[in-house]
Amino acid sequence: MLQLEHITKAFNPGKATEVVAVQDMTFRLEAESYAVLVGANGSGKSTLLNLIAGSVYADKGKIWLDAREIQRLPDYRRSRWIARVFQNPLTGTASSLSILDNFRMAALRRSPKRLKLGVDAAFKRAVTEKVATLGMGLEHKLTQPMGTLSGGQRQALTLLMTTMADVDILLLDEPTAALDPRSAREVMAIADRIIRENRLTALLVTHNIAEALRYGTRLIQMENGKIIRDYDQQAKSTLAQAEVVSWFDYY
Ligand SMILES: Nc1ncnc2c1ncn2[C@@H]1O[C@H](COP(=O)(O)OP(=O)(O)OP(=O)(O)O)[C@@H](O)[C@H]1O
Repeated sequence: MLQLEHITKAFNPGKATEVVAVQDMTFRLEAESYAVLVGANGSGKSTLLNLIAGSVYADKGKIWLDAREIQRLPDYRRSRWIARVFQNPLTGTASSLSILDNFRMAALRRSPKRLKLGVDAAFKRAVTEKVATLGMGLEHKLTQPMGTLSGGQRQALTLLMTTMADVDILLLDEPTAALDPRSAREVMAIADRIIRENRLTALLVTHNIAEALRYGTRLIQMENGKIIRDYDQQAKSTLAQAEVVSWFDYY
């Protein structure tokens, strides 16, 4: 379970350009829940994900992962428990390395002291089996550099790589924003499967309302650094797309 208690983050404090990106936020993501976060540009969604991942630190408040207080841990230490997939398919992987070497690096996250983890036959077999589950034929291209793959293929592999380390939390920061509609659907279905099979706690940020309604067990809307709507699975299932779109009609 991930819990935020009175988390506040301001940028440029004390200056004319001060922005309170996340304001006194308290909320809890139950273990194995899948929350979807929507909100207008600048409402604080990415800052919230950065605070959870540890790429920015809160000014005030606490973040708990089960019984562990993590708000002062740097992102590389939180990455043992928290994985993140970004909007840009180039962000999650090393372009010049092969698919297999990228999986090797992902496996090393779990065991940072075993830097010599080799690509032996058993490892290759395990990766081949995992990659085959994507149904994209990439298991035949394991030695191909990651940079030669399409954005959708890279996002699918990035998601799969999160399962090489034993993480609890998956943060999805607009993972399909750079993909065509078909690839976006494929990647979202893969994410859904990975979340279920690995019993992950997930938080998806998206501007795609159809995606926000189709996936997840909870729907949250942020505005001005605060949660202004929070629907559980039952309430979310009764929402129509037009109604969610109307949440943004306040200009
Ligand atoms: N590093 C930073 N320095 C200064 N201001 C920042 C910084 N990062 C974010 N902000 C500001 O904080 C506010 C929240 O930004 P954030 O990126 O979290 O919003 P968002 O909801 O993710 O937006 P989008 O949907 O456009 O990605 C915005 O006003 C933004 O300009």
